[in-house]
Amino acid sequence: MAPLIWMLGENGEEKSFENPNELLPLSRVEEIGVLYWHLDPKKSESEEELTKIRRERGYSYFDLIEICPDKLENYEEKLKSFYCEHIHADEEIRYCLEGSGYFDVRDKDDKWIRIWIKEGDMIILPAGIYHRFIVNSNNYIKLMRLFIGEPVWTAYNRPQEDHPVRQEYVKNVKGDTGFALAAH
Ligand SMILES: CSCCC(=O)C(=O)O
Ligand SMILES: [Fe+2]
Repeated sequence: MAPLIWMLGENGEEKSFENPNELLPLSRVEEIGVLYWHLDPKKSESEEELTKIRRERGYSYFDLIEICPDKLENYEEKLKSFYCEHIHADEEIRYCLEGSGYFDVRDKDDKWIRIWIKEGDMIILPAGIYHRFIVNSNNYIKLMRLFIGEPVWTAYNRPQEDHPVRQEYVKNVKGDTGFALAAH
């Protein structure tokens, strides 16, 4: 089961897809380095699968974050920073346990692609990809955040063309093999 994925408007304004023909295949984000799994947080097999992913990818750290006004301190401020286009020096790994929200990523042509993440979806954004996040109309999402070792959540807001991680990412995206090999 793949997530719903579609293009946003020219200025990245929020936009729902209007008909299923507008939906994009998962490969459109895999080619820019995004990885995706669907697990079912209510099933024990999923726990095993999560453990396997964590072991294989070295995700030793995890915590939980609930994004809603009464559970998240400085909610408005945090939402604003999540929605401000940024990169990280490391992967961003999120597993949705409840609720839903939108992860927006820039494609090769710098256009916004929206990925609608719901319960059971696990997404990995590669280091250096421009992205942002926003809750959808449910206004609630519970996420597991994973990390290799001690977590670093530092966000570098765009522009970051001189950041070495950004430069490495751009090289991978432009190369013929880079992310094609990483995707499964
Ligand atoms: C809290 S999940 C998504 C927001 C984000 O991009 C981030 O935390 O860096
Ligand atoms: Fe981020």
